[in-house]
Amino acid sequence: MRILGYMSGTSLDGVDAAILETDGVSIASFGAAILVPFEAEKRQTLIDATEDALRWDGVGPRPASFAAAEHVVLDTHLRAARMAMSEDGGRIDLVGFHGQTVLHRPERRLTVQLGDAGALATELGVPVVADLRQADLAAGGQGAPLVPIYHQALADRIGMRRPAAFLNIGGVANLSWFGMDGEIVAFDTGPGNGMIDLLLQSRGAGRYDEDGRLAAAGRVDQAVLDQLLAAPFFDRTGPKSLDRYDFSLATVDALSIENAAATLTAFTVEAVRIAATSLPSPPTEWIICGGGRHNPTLMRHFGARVGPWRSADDCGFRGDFVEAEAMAYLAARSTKGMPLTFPGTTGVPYPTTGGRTYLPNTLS
Ligand SMILES: Nc1ncnc2c1ncn2[C@@H]1O[C@H](COP(=O)(O)OP(=O)(O)OP(=O)(O)O)[C@@H](O)[C@H]1O
Ligand SMILES: CC(=O)N[C@H]1[C@@H]2OC[C@@H](O2)[C@@H](O)[C@@H]1O[C@H](C)C(=O)O
Repeated sequence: MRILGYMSGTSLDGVDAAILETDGVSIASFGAAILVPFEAEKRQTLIDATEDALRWDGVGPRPASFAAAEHVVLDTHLRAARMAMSEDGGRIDLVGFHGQTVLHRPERRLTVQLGDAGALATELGVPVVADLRQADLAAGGQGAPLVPIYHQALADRIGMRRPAAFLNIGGVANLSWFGMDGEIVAFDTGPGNGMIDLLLQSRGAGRYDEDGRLAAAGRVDQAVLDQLLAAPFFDRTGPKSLDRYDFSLATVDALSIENAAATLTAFTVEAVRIAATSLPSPPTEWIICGGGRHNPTLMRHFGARVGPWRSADDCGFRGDFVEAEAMAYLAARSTKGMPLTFPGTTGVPYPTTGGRTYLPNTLS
């Protein structure tokens, strides 16, 4: 099947769309992949919905702003599909649609991804698999991370030596570890770029710390770093998952922007170092995906504090599209009733399939 996978991550930078040819086990080929950035006004609509979601916290009627945000999600995904399909030059059989996460409260079995999968199916004329986290949460899992089974397919494709680990550094960071005997351990490690992004945005210094320049010019404040690392999240071993806004930026309020950027960059790396100590054995190397791998200050720090790493791109993968590809892969698995999540990845008690298929409405 040729499947279009979508991810719009917690950084709210845009929609990633990637086409994958797969049977849900192995990857036959990689098709077109594109990022459609959210225009400033549309991005603001999504930020408003995310802020409302945090205040709402799943209690009472859904915030009114969700409707406008779902419109933005649908519109941007349709544009992304048209661009990816015209570049790909072929038809697609199926879509894997993540939706825009605005709230994640796994302890209450609640995760909210905005988007109208039915409308997307009707507009594109193909079935859309969505609601990928719900069955896992209902069965008692964390509902995240979902990508480990796809990371495993990538590792198998290049015959990676085990133990091996993938780390996605998005708004939140998550790792997948693969042992010698097929064992998988996965969980969210802590913040990725999310807090660094929020710092710059809150101080009117742009959207993100481009090439880690501010962090490189600053000094890590050890006392503030220790305070950040004292959060109970780091005492727990996985399975565990995060909402992007679980850590407060107030801790760095008194620091200069350079020192705050340096401290938050170190926070992301130290969180991974702590996570690594709970792995059954150290990975021979780390494969890094997600936007954080573009930040040389962060990655220099990672090399010094965690271990040897390679960018996903250096392994022949598309480091900015791994999550979108994963949604295509999971969609294939969903239609076949194959498991998406496992006790080692989300803490779900047994391997669990998931996703709901929305068919195009041919009457409208
Ligand atoms: N050149 C760069 N220098 C520094 N940081 C960068 C650079 N390029 C990208 N980033 C960071 O990567 C982020 C985007 O990462 P990515 O697209 O992986 O996040 P996401 O998919 O939204 O997150 P998540 O995986 O949490 O859903 C940007 O917001 C920025 O912080
Ligand atoms: C609730 C939610 O959207 N979580 C995201 C987020 O972004 C990174 C990390 O936190 C990961 O757990 C997850 O996304 C990927 C696609 C996942 O589920 O594997």
